[in-house]
Amino acid sequence: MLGRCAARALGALRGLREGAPPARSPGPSRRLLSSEKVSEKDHSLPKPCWSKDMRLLFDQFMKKCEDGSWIHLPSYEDIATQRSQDFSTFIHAYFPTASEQINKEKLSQGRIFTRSFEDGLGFEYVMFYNDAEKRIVCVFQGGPHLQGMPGFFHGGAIATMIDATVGMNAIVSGGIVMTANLNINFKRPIPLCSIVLINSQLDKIEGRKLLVSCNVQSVDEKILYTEATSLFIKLNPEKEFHIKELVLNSAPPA
Ligand SMILES: CCCCC/C=C\C/C=C\C/C=C\C/C=C\CCCC(=O)SCCNC(=O)CCNC(=O)[C@H](O)C(C)(C)COP(=O)(O)OP(=O)(O)OC[C@H]1O[C@@H](n2cnc3c(N)ncnc32)[C@H](O)[C@@H]1OP(=O)(O)O
Repeated sequence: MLGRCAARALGALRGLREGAPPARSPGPSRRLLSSEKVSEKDHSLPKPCWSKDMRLLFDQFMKKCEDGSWIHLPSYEDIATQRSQDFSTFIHAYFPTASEQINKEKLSQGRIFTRSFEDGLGFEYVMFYNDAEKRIVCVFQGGPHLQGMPGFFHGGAIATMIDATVGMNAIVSGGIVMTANLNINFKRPIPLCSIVLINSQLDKIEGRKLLVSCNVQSVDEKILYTEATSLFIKLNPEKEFHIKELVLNSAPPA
């Protein structure tokens, strides 16, 4: 059974009110600004650019979701819903000085980095969460625009996907968090355009600190490409509760 906290956080990620039925692709209704051209597509669902192996892994994990032990995490290119405006308000209030420095005109063009590439060229991925084990598996197919050394993924692209995976693990486990520390050991280069599994595990919660570890493996689990540990800090829990309430209880915009 999904824990109350995780269910709330997952509900928030899906843009749901607590107790509402799960959203189906293309996701919850949103108030689009006239200048906004954000797609409502759930990018964690199969696309033509996904390879056969990526699709196969997706199907295998979706099968595991049938008994409720695993949960498929939807993923949009922006979180520009009414709720995320409340979320943004909270973040800006937490960092008032930094917030003043944000170019407000550019803010409406904001996109989640890992969803800002054209289909198939950058980050294609889908995450599955296991609440009992507090872990996330990310099936990742990197595209040709993530090249670093010729023929291999850029280390920064790998770091990004690791941060996205451990970050999501920390969010669903602890609410609103930020990465404070990320240590990565690159053990083997990852061939460009290959599919890998990013396995993350919540190891410990100590007050506001969440420790999450991670490895990146080949699909057959024979090659260990990367290992990482991370520290996430929960932002002010009182304010976080407030934002959770706002996130969870505000109705979708008409
Ligand atoms: C539930 C609703 C959720 C709704 C969410 C909705 C949608 C989300 C959807 C999608 C999200 C999309 C993607 C998510 C995926 C990836 C996540 C990416 C995350 C990031 O991309 S994020 C950017 C990079 N990240 C930063 O930009 C942080 C810069 N940083 C700071 O902003 C501060 O640094 C902060 C806030 C981290 C802490 O600041 P603070 O003032 O709140 O707390 P403070 O400093 O007091 O630290 C408290 C205790 O942590 C210890 N501590 C702190 N830092 C440490 C370190 N490095 N090493 C060891 N210990 C450390 C202290 O020593 C103290 O320990 P003690 O209590 O024992 O003394």
